[in-house]
Amino acid sequence: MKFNPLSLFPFSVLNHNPWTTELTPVLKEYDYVVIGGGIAGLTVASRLSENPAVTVAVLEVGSNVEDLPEVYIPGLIGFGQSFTTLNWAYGTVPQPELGGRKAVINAGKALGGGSIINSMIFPRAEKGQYDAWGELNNHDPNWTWDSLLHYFKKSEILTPPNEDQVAEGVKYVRDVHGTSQEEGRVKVGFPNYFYPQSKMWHAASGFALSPDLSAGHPQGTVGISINSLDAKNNTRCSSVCAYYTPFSDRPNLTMLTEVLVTRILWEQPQIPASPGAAIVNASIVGPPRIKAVGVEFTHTNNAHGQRDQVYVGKEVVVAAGAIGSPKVLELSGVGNATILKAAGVDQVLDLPTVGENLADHVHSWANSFTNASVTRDLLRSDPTFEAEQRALWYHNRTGVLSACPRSLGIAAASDLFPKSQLASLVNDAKRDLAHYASLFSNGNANLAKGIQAQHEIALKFWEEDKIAPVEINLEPGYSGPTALADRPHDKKYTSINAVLFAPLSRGRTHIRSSDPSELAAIDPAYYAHPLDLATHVKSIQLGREMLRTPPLDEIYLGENEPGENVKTEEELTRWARAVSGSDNHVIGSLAMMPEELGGVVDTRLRLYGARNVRVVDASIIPFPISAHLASTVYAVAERAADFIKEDSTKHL
Ligand SMILES: Cc1cc2nc3c(=O)[nH]c(=O)nc-3n(C[C@H](O)[C@H](O)[C@H](O)COP(=O)(O)OP(=O)(O)OC[C@H]3O[C@@H](n4cnc5c(N)ncnc54)[C@H](O)[C@@H]3O)c2cc1C
Repeated sequence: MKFNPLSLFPFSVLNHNPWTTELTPVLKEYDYVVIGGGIAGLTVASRLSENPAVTVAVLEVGSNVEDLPEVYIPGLIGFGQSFTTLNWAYGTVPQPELGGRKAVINAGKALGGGSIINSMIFPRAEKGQYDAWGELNNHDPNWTWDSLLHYFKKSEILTPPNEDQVAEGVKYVRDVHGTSQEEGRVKVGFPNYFYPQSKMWHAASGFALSPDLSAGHPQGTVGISINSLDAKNNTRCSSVCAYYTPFSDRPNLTMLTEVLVTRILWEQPQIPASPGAAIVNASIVGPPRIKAVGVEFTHTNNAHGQRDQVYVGKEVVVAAGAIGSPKVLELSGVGNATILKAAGVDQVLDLPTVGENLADHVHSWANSFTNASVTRDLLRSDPTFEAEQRALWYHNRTGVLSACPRSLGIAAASDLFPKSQLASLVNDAKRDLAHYASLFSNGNANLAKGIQAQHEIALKFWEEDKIAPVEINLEPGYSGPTALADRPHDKKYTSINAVLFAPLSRGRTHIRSSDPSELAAIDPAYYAHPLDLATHVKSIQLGREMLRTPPLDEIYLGENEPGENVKTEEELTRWARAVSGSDNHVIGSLAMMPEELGGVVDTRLRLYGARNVRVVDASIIPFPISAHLASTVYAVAERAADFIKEDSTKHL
């Protein structure tokens, strides 16, 4: 027997969490227990608790930090505690293609998850990529651009641009946005300050102006992205602001913060057929399937590591993010037998692709010194300027602190490579399809088929020039690999962020021990596919050239990084390997794909082999999309909430 469900009693829950006990009545059993209060978790919890007849609890390791200026003031992105206490800062294993360096993957560690520290950029990917989710899943009609558009719109309330914003170049397509004050949740809009260098860059990029970067055709265009911003008050709108604060007085919604989920507890399982055999094989069609009965957690302020539990009546909803969610499942005995055994965890459900198929966007840079009069550098280097800007923001919500400084250029494949080179790169990738699919599948034949199917879809987009393999965006200040302490404080910069959006590489994340406080072995396998490195290097080169292109050349005072001594493609490739890292957009580690393609959840986001566990966060996105993730994760979670509501009357 793996555990004794009776050990769930008595409940000592919440005695250690005064914030929560004061705010909400504490139940020992909830209909729905949501693991992780980030973007997806709060979305689903909020929608489910619209029905006063159901009870919902969210378990989140971080705390509510909505009152920190670096959270609510748009121009303070990256300041204060953003990258210290509010950040998981997951370290990866050494990356062979990065010269053996370890990378750091940032992820929000607070109520609101990534939406607390992210850059508030809120575009969507191209239509074809969302349609391909359905294609990969036996043409499931729930997973297409057209069906997801309803959920994109449902999740947001747009404040249309005002005259000043339009004069600065903001464009939008009304029909693709949500505007319902009753139904919409995330306030989206545009900032009150635009750096002049952004407009210069639009001209220098050579890309066509986008009518709207959320309209499903971003490739080959440049534009000002919509932001997750309450434009009426010029403050960040996180998932807390959108989905929790306005509903925090619901008696049926319980928020447990500062608690680390250690595992899901299962109903007493069957006796294994043979010693060491998995209790339940996920590939068995129909019952028996395992059933979650509770969730175990520790209080982060409890030095003794005492574990408590909550009981679940209907479903466990897993939303701990693309690194946190597979960890919780593996700690709960769901995964690959060999990996679980090595970690000292008894297997409950044989689902060998948990934690596999992980992909991340890859980030790199080019930056130059500049004579632009205002850059973000001044916020750190000039206390008088910083104080003036702060006063301005508090006075009338203007000045550089009212800006989320991102204009985006979404390159198409043909913007990077001449036709003949493009054809030859795609041909090479097609020739090596089976090799790389197998290499990335960690020995799982089903997943090899799944990755091959993903690559086939991606390469078709490459051939048709429908993919947006990179984003190039302008940062009006320093952005690069050198730490603040190691660069001169009196310089100003113009930077280009070059983000590899469509990597073919796939890695994995797995627990190394049964200790929930121990970091998983995270391997994003950066640049493991040769097309990834070739594409990224091209985009860094394109960024360097843009910095010297009229009219941006007017503010160019020489390249800082990669540096004038990096001349040839070979040298730039070496530089990319030496500095590139995570863009903090991890997906795919619990992929929505058919089981025979190595998937972990079905198209209603139910965990294969379990009766009442769903995964609703970025983990389920089967392959990298060419956009920042937040708006898509909100749409997925909105979709998931409707699935859960629809299925709530079915027998578990
Ligand atoms: C620095 C940074 C900048 C970004 N910029 C942008 C951007 O500008 N635009 C954009 O669209 N996207 C951006 N992203 C990405 C985006 O924020 C994430 O993709 C998104 O938050 C993922 O949503 P999620 O619900 O899957 O996970 P998250 O939002 O990360 O939520 C997971 C939650 O689970 C909690 N958790 C994890 N494990 C446990 C556990 N065991 N017990 C209890 N709680 C747990 C975490 O603390 C977290 O709150 C950025 C991300 C980062 C880190």
